Parts: sequence; C-alpha cells; structure tokens
Amino acid sequence: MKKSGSIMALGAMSGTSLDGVDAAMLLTDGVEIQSFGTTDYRPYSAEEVTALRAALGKWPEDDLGQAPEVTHSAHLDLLSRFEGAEVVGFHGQTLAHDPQGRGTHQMGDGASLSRSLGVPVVWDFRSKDVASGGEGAPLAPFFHFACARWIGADAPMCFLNLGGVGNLTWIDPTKSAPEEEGALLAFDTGPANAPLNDLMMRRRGLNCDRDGALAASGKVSERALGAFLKNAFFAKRPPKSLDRDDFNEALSLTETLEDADAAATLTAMSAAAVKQGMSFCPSPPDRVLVTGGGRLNPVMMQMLQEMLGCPVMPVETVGLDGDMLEAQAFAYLAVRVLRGLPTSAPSTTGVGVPVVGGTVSMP
Ligand SMILES: Nc1ncnc2c1ncn2[C@@H]1O[C@H](COP(=O)(O)OP(=O)(O)OP(=O)(O)O)[C@@H](O)[C@H]1O
Ligand SMILES: CC(=O)N[C@H]1[C@@H]2OC[C@@H](O2)[C@@H](O)[C@@H]1O[C@H](C)C(=O)O
Repeated sequence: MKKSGSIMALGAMSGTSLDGVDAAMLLTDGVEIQSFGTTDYRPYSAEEVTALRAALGKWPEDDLGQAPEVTHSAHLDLLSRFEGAEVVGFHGQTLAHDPQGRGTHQMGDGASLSRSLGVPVVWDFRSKDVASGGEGAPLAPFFHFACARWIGADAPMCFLNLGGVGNLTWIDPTKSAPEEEGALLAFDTGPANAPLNDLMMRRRGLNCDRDGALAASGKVSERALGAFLKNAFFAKRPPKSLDRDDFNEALSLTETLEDADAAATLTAMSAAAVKQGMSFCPSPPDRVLVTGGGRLNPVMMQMLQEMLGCPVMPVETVGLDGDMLEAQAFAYLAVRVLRGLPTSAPSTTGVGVPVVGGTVSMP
C-alpha cells in the first residue's frame, strides 16, 4: 500500500566506467524508503562507448559530437521500459568535474527527456551545490542515510561505493535527518577500479581484472604503494571529491612492474585509500557495507577486510542491491527535490548550508 506522501520514482545513473545505464524504481516520500521496485540495465554498444569516451573531459560549450544523442537515446530506451513512474531522477553522464575551477558537467538534457517520456524529470543535481561552494559530490550519502535506517542500523556504520572512483559515507543512524550535524561524513576516497581497468586494457586488452584473477597471482609493491599514499589528497580533510582521471599517477607508479604485480598493487592502492579515508570518520564504524562493481572483486574485498579492522561485506548481506544503489539514490534525491528537501550538506559536499539541488522539468 502506498503511504500518503510517497511518490513512485525512477532513478537513472550512468557511472564513470561507461558500461551502461542502470535504472531502478523506488517508492519514497523523500525521507523514508517505503519499498524498492523493479530494476533494469542497458549496456552501451561499442560505438556508443567510443562516442562517450571522446567527450570525456569536455564542458557544455565544447563540441560533444554524438555523445549527447547517445546519452539521450540510451536513457530513453531504458526508461521507457518502466511503467508507473511519477518522477524520474536523471543523473546524466559526468564528463568533467572541477568544482573549485570550471564547475561540474553532467551531460544530458532533462527537459528533452521529460518531453520524450511524458514524465517530470529532475536533473542537473550537482550544479547548485557547486555554485554554493560545495564539491557537488558525492550525493548518494543522503540516500545511504535512508538505507541505514531501512536496514535497522542502530550504530555508526559506513557505506563504501567502489566504482571508477571510491566514495565513503559514515553514518550515525540515530540522528533524525541526514542534514543534521553529526549524521553524516562523506567524501571520495581515491581511485577504486579506474586505474586497474586502465591497466587491464593497456596490458591485456580487457575491461577489468575479473574476479581479481590477475591481482590474486601478484605481489604488492610496497614501494609503489608508499609513493601513492604520499599524494596530498589523502591528508586533506573531507570534504573532497575526484574526477575519474585525477589519479592517473597510480598507473604510472606501476609502469615498471610486471602485469600481476601491477594489478595487485593497484588493488592494494584502492583499499589503502579507503583505509586512509577511514581515519577521518568521527568514530569507528561497526561495519563497512560495500556497493559498486568493486565488491565483486574478491582480492579487493580481502585487502579491505585486512586493512579496515571491522567487518567488510557486500550490501547484498543486508538485502540491498549493489548494482542499483546509485540509480535508487537518484530516484530518492528526485523526490527530495520535488519536496524541497536538501540533497547535500556541509558534511557531504562541504557546501556552506544544506542545499536543495536539481532542476525540475515538466513534460
Ligand atoms: N566480477 C568483477 N571482478 C572484478 N571487478 C569487477 C567485477 N564486476 C565489476 N567490476 C569492476 O567494477 C567496475 C564497475 O563498477 P560500477 O558499475 O560500480 O562503476 P560506475 O558506477 O560506473 O562508477 P562510479 O561509481 O565511479 O560512477 C568495473 O569497471 C570493474 O572494474
Ligand atoms: C562528479 C561525479 O559524477 N562523481 C561521481 C563519481 O563516481 C563515484 C564518485 O565519483 C562520486 O563522487 C560520484 O558519484 C556518486 C553517485 C555520488 O554522487 O554519490
């Protein structure tokens, strides 16, 4: 039964790894999760990936080639498969992220998508936060807070997203709202899968180190790991956010290593970056629940388990869907925007005061 105030929202996310679009339905009033709905995924074709890749690093005024059309048609194709959505939360494709400089760019035209779908679309979630002095990322933390409440957490815990980039959310679920002081601390931890994927592509022509198979047979170079951890990013207090390619240095530090050792070292770098980040948490979490593709890499999970000093588990262990959490997050945030509730706060993006992000486009 739908509670009064609840809205059936459909969220869509295309992450930094450019594999495809995730979409998920969520019934929520923008505060509590009432129920999770159906999900679907639409992979990009090789031609689409080429068009998107060519636009990486570009800004709205640049020539984006075919990329905007790819983003529009892939989202329309996927989102048209769903029925009953009252609002769509459309993240778009991050092409560039430079919050202290030129801003942040999530390619995608929500107004046009709204007209094509015949449903209100909330989009451009990050710009207002950046314009108000925030990092514009990460934005999933407000949803992580709702997830912590949904799973009945009663002690501080963390969600860790291991996508191209890693991001960590520390949560005190006993607080009454995500924007309340002390409820959240969130920030990007460093690279997660991006440098490892780049290594696999360069050296083996593969998209990723599937199941950590190559890293499992390698040895971590403590020298390269030590050099990596000297990066000033790790000592910087949160808030802090990253672009996909901000850590290309990780890859160059492993250039002279043989393939398996390089893979093991890059995997260890991602785990060690999380460990560094954990030192900023206001109190030790009782567990770290991992979402994003990195949770499927057993070597990365094992290294995290050894380094973090608390249980590290995929979000599936508490009944959440680690492939869809980000799409669900943007469904949740869309409803918050419609209801005028904030989507970021000083503790998540460093913005001065809580901000209601997003633009609403009606069909
Ligand atoms: N079975 C697996 N073994 C090892 N790695 C995997 C596996 N499955 C997925 N991955 C890794 O996870 C990545 C995809 O993660 P995910 O879909 O969370 O990223 P994303 O959402 O695009 O990124 P971001 O959250 O940074 O925007 C893949 O590129 C790969 O590196
Ligand atoms: C600018 C941008 O798109 N950042 C992404 C990226 O991917 C992971 C990490 O870097 C996070 O900061 C963010 O995505 C998630 C969904 C977020 O905003 O919470």
